[in-house]
Amino acid sequence: MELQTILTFLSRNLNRWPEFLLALVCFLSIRWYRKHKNEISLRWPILDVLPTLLLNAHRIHSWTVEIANKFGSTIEGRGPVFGRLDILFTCDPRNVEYMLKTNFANFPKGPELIEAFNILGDGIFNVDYDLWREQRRMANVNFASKDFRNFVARVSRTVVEDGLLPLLVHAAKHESVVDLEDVFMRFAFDNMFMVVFGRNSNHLSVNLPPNELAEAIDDGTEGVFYRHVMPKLWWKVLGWLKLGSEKKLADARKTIDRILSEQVALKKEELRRGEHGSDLITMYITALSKGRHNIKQLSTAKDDDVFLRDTALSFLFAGRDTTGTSLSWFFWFVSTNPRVEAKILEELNDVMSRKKNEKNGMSRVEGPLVFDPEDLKELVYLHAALCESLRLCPPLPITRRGVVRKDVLPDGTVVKPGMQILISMYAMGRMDYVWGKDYGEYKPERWIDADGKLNQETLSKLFSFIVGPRSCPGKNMAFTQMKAAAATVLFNFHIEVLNGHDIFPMPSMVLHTKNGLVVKVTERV
Ligand code: HEM
Repeated sequence: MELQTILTFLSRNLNRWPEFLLALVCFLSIRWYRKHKNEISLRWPILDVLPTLLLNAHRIHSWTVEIANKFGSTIEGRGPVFGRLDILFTCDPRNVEYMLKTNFANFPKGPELIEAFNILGDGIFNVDYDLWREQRRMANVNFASKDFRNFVARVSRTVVEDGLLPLLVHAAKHESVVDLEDVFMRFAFDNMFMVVFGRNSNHLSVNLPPNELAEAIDDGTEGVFYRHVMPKLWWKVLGWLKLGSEKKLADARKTIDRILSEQVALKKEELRRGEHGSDLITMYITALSKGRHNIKQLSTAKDDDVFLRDTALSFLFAGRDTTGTSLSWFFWFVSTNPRVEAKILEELNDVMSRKKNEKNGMSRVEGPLVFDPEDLKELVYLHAALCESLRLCPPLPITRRGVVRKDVLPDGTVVKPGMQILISMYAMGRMDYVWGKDYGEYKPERWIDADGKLNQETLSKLFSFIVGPRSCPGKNMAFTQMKAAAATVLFNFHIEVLNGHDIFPMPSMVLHTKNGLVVKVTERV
């Protein structure tokens, strides 16, 4: 009877279908909202995660922490129903360990990522399978050699003594403010350039000179970042039309190719004259000439020089921004945590006094004091403070992996070929179920055990250098460089972040600060 009434009513009002449709849409939307109101900050009908992703793009890293702490550490995003996005976001340490270590072979970087990074050519950072394995073997042998480790320590000391100290002494004397992030990016560039080519680029000098190669690498990194946020078709079209970010990337590539091929040629000339160094490029040239590796057969690089260019660029790219930004975040944390600064100073003073006693009172030295590589090994609290800032602000906040075969992750999530997996090291360092409710606090103590040594269990939770066969081979080098800079700067200078200077991460591939780290430097009495 009632149905009959409804049907009669509808047939008499058929011409009013737009109002009916609108009412139906409102009714379904309210029902959907009631059911999903707790999830509203994440998923939307039809467009799925896309609207929230766009709304939070400017604070993407802190947003991933919020959603992971709220909805769980593994989230699948499909994107709009008419799109082809199939992304899995995870910061669950069990899943990450499984993908990067236990079943490593099933989760390569994959052709999509390698194409986006093609400026790096066939360098170690940007290849998979046999070509990667062969290069990794080569890198492991080089990095493990005592001669190379001593060389890295000497380089760090040289850049601290000849570049960093004069610049800070000058800034303190003239009471000028400095952007510490720019200073540390220059510091890291000089270190890496010297490690790779054996000569100082003097980018870190009192007059802050520009450097064509450093600038081209910045432009290249920016271009690669845009390739990650734009649909592939867009950046391909920009590339064909030679416009926008792709034009900048192509220009950067030309500059990089020109400078690196000049440097490789110079190095080969030095070797012909019998001048052998301990730098990386010398090691690679020697290994290639002795035919110790079958890289030539595996690489698509048309000759040795192109392969050496790819290798040099990969190391400069991997080792500069990472160490540079780590140091600026570290100084931000320390200068805003006076308790931690006091404890680091106590440790530095102990090491310096012991050294003075051992050296029979060490006659009064004029000017700032520099720490020797041997002294750096004793600095447990400083090491812990660096780990704590790397946990909270990992320089590479996110990495990506593809899937070769269907698989099930330890938390039960099914992954399939075609899926892109985003692993957030930034969120991994801020999960309350891993680090406790105080995960947002800067507490170096969590890295030290009851015997005053570095806590091995906590160290195993640090994913900022990732884990497994592709974990960072430059980790020890990075700690040597960071400790050399941090110890010497903190012992000799007081760093004060300018009042009102706010600091937060920029949405980029490397965790740069949005506005730099502007500080006032004064010499400690
Ligand atoms: C605080 C400093 C550093 C951090 C946090 C860091 C972190 C990382 C991370 C997370 C990766 C893996 C990237 C991925 O697979 O997507 C990586 C790879 C790599 N890093 Fe570092 N890195 C640092 C410094 C350095 C330095 C100083 C070097 C210099 C040699 C270096 C050389 C490399 C290389 C060559 C790779 C590629 C390894 C491979 O694919 O087998 N890194 N690093």
